[in-house]
Amino acid sequence: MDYDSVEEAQRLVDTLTPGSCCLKVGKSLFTRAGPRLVEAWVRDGWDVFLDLKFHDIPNTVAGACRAAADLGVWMVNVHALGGPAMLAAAKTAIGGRTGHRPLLTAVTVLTSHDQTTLDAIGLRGAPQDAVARLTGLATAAGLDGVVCSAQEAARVRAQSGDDFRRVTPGVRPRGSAQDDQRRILTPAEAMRAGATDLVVGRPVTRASDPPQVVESIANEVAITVQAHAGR
Ligand SMILES: O=c1ccn([C@@H]2O[C@H](COP(=O)(O)O)[C@@H](O)[C@H]2O)c(=O)[nH]1
Repeated sequence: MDYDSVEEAQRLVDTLTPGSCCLKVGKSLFTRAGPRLVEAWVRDGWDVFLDLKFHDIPNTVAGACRAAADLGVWMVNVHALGGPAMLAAAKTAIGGRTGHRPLLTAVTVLTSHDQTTLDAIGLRGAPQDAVARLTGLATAAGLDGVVCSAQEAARVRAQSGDDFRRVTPGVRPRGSAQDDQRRILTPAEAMRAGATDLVVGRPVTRASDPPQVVESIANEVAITVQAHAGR
C-alpha cells in the first residue's frame, strides 16, 4: 500500500477481499495516514503487515512494538541490525502479551542492497552471508521469521526450519520493472525457493489494472504450489 494518498490506497483495497492477499502498510502511507487507517482495515477483516522496520534502542523499540500490537496488526517487523538486546526487547514486548499477538519478523539485508552497498556500509561478506548471520540473531531471539530476498529463502529455511517465516520483498513478475530492487525473483521462483510470504508493491500499485495483477500473481503462486504438492 505504498500510495501517496489514502484515497488511492482505499480504491485498490475496495477491489480486493481479505483472503486473497494481506495489506502491507509501510512508512510512506503510515506517515501520511497514521494508525487510524490501520485500525480501520483491521476492523474490516484485513491481515495488516505493519512494515515500519523499527530500529532504535531496545526500550524504544519495545514501546513501538506494543503500540503496533495494540493496533491489532497481523505482522510487525524490526531491523535485525538493531542487535540481540533490541530483538530480545521486541520479542518480550510482543510475546509477553495476553490476547492479540502479532507475528514478529526481522529485516535482514534490504532487498535493494547488493554487494556494493554492503561494502559501502561496512557489512562483512556477501549479502547471503549477512542474511544468514542476521537470521541467526532473529532465531536466537525467538522471532517468528525474517524479511529477506527470495534468493536467500532456501538457506534461511535450512538454517531455521520450516515454521520460521521467509517474508520476501523484491518479487517481480516476469517483464516488470526492477526499480530500485537488487535481489529479485519472480513469484513462481520465490515460491519454489521456499518463500512463505511474497511482498509485491509497485508491480501492483503502478499497474493500469492493479486487481488484475494481484489475481495473476495469485494464480502464478497457486499453480506453483500445486505443482510442488504433486511432486
Ligand atoms: O528488504 C526489504 C524490506 C522491505 N521492503 C518493502 O517492500 C516493499 C517492496 O515494494 P516494491 O514496490 O515491490 O519494490 C516496499 O514497501 C519496501 O519498503 C523491501 O522492498 N525490501
